[in-house]
Amino acid sequence: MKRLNSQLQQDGAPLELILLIRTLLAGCKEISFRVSQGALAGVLGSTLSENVQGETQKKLDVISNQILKDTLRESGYVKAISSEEEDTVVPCNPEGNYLVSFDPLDGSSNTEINSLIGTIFSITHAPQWMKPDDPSAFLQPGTQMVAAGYVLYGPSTMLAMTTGRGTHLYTLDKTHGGFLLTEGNIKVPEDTAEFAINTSNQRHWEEPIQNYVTDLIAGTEGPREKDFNMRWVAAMVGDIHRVLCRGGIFAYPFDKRNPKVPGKLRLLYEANPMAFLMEQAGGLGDTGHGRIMEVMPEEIHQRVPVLLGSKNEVEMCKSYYK
Ligand SMILES: O=P(O)(O)OC[C@H]1O[C@](O)(COP(=O)(O)O)[C@@H](O)[C@@H]1O
Ligand SMILES: [Mg+2]
Ligand SMILES: [Mg+2]
Repeated sequence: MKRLNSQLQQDGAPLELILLIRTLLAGCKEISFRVSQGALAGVLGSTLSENVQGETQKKLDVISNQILKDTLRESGYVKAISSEEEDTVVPCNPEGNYLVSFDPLDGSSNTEINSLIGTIFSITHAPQWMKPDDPSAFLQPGTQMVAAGYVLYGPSTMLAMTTGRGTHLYTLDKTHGGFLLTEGNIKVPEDTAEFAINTSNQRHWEEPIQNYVTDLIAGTEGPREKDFNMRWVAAMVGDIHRVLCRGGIFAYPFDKRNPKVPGKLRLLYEANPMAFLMEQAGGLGDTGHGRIMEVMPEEIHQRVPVLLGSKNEVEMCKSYYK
């Protein structure tokens, strides 16, 4: 089986980017180990603190963030980091050529039930003019990403990654510690009969998404004349993995409860990397009003509504917004 290095070389990734990705993944392997120890290592449960977004931090959120921060800072390749668990950007090497944004542990409420969780990341070039503590350089649209992916800590530890030449799936071989290519150039089926949305929020949605989901649920008796199934992992990383593997649509729409907050999921380290993976696999990533990867971020923790998945289904959902 092909190793990660060979695939990255074949995809034309520059050496420094390959080294950065390998460093980042070394951190993820450590997270994978800590996660797998669970209660034995005393890493489950919550801390007494909240992150800048008002969410209670789990112990594993804090541990995973620290592992990635330390690993990337020491590498020398990175000028600055932005993370879900950091209030502001973390300055690294002033000579570093890259910026990394990450959600160190996505779906962390799943840690207590031994269910799917993962790390999501995106990488862009660091502008020469940038000072390492300047957040403005992170405010680039997703089209500027040079690599993005996630590591899924499931029954096996898997990596989905793109450097802009297709989306590939790798599996961590724990016997020698390397990621091996297990499915190259994955293609998301264009059509689907599966959706993922937290319907407990339905009463807070806007009309277009209300109407769309009503039509899905109406099944063969409704205008779609087709039955749909629903899945919800409660970890974006798990839901997106399923959609990448067998198609579907994942949506986290705008919620009227707080009109100032455009969605739940964060652009830099949740929506953008997933949109890049999805597009590179032939799917789509949209807000309902335009391509996710073209949204110009205004701050590092900016939120956006997301529609991600099978091309024809995302197009269908978008048509309700017109
Ligand atoms: O089930 P809910 O409460 O709607 O939230 C689920 C969503 O929240 C998230 O867990 C947010 O991510 P974090 O765990 O990194 O905060 C997504 O992964 C997931 O899609
Ligand atoms: Mg998350
Ligand atoms: Mg998280």
